Amino acid sequence: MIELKNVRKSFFSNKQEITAVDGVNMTINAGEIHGVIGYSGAGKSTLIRCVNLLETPTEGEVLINGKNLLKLSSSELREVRSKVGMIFQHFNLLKTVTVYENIAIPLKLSGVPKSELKERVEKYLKIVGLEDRASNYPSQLSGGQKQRVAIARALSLEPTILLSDEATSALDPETTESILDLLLKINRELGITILLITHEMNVIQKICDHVYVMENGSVVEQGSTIDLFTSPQHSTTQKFLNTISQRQLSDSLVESLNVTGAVTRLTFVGAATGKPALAEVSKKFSVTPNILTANIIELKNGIVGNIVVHLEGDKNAILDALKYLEQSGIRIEQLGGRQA
Ligand SMILES: Nc1ncnc2c1ncn2[C@@H]1O[C@H](COP(=O)(O)OP(=O)(O)OP(=O)(O)O)[C@@H](O)[C@H]1O
Repeated sequence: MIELKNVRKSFFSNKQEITAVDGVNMTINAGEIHGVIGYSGAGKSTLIRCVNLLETPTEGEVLINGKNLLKLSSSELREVRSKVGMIFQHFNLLKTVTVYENIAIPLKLSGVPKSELKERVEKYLKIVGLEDRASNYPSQLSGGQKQRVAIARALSLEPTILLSDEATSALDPETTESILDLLLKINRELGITILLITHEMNVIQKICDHVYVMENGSVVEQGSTIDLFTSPQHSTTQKFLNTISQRQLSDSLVESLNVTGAVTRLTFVGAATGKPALAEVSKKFSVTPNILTANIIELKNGIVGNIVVHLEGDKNAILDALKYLEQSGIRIEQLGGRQA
């Protein structure tokens, strides 16, 4: 379990104080995957580096399994840190040694007996699907393969927590998918808790249970991934959602369509995604639904459907239709400030 309590981190640069992380709280239960998303400069890297004390917080507490890292002796801190692995955007492999040595060297340094090294390296290379690449040098591998070696290196120290600092940002979309699948696999099969930072909403969508949206050092919105995708409150969250689905129509289009009806966003979650709600509405009420945009987003823990529809008809019929849709478990949001 990871807990951050009111963590703040300031830097001094040219006698000016820069607050990179400003009072962040987090609770990540064992076995969960949490993601922090934010634009460049939001404070994500500084925050994740506070979790294993690569950066020492200026204020606040960092607890791992109930132990406050800032109060531990150096030997106790080494012990706790050995259970926290980390992977990076640019892999951080040693270029002059083989894949095998890249994994074996940290193991030797951490005191794993020589007799166990080969078995340990081979075990984790197999988990990441690179058992036949032990004698290659990093320069002989693709970006995705290099990240797999970095993941094997982190896992070989048998951590309970993995920190991922933009691990897929340097990879193409297909390779990103395969690395995310690997992270899901190690979370499920090895029970490893994962905290990741990213600027890509598809990373959050695919593997996270819980999301934090960061801006100017603070968490501006957080919640379960389903809640954030269903009902984003902060404009930054909405902007990130727009990067993966067409959610926005121009104000002028919405305004002109609202003259003859109501432009409404319908959000379906779980069981509601299976209902033919719009077909029923057009049968039961004197309204004609015209679909303007529609998409389905598959999340780690469910499916969210999004339809922006123009409900054409008279005011009372539209009101009845909207009430019916709401009672069917669909979230309703009328666009353009109009209330039918
Ligand atoms: N060592 C440092 N000294 C001074 N300022 C720093 C230092 N590290 C980070 N900062 C500043 O803290 C703020 C947050 O930086 P940080 O790298 O944590 O953001 P980020 O969200 O990870 O951005 P990116 O995605 O571009 O890495 C920025 O204004 C940055 O310039």
